[in-house]
Amino acid sequence: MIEKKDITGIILAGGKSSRMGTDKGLINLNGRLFVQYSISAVEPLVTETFIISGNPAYDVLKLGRFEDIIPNAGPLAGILTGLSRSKTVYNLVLSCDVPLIKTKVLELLIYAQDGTFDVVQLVSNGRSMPLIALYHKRCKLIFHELLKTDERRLHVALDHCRVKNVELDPEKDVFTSNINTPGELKSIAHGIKN
Ligand SMILES: Nc1nc2c(ncn2[C@@H]2O[C@H](COP(=O)(O)OP(=O)(O)OP(=O)(O)O)[C@@H](O)[C@H]2O)c(=O)[nH]1
Repeated sequence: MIEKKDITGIILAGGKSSRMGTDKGLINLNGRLFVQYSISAVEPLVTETFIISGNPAYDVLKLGRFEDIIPNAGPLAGILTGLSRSKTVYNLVLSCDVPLIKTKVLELLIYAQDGTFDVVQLVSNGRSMPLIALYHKRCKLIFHELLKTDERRLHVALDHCRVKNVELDPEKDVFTSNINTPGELKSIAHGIKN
């Protein structure tokens, strides 16, 4: 079993947020920032949590914040940055736009890692969610090589990795969709408890 001391939390909060029109992680939802929901879900499972973003507004959270080492290259570069900063073998990567994510769902990823996988990712309703996933530090080299060739697609990067899928049971597991638009935000705003 992987221990908490062997896992770092990496929260991705870069990108353009073009569909939302405002930095997604900093949206206030029932008194908390979007990014705080991701942090709260991950923190019980990790020894340290970083935010990967170029926006100094995240410094209010008093966590380590690092800018992408390759700018404007999407989430793959964000993950590479987190893995480069991390001191642990395992790394829970989480986007900043999944305010309904729960610790017990992230725990499933840790249980599924038997030491042989590069990536353990969530699959919900048949959809892979590589931004809710546990990455082994060794992915750093693979991702760096791909980004050097200008390959930025995360799903292509995962083709180069040994991946384990953890399927959520839609009947009993909580909703984990990411929230990208003002319409999606409105649809969940009333469902969140403080
Ligand atoms: N560090 C970092 N995170 C990113 C980058 N691009 C996207 N992300 C994060 O990855 C997650 C998913 O992002 P997307 O919704 O696919 O992309 P986006 O650019 O934020 O939003 P759109 O412009 O609406 O596509 C979010 O948590 C983003 O903050 C990036 O270049 N660097």
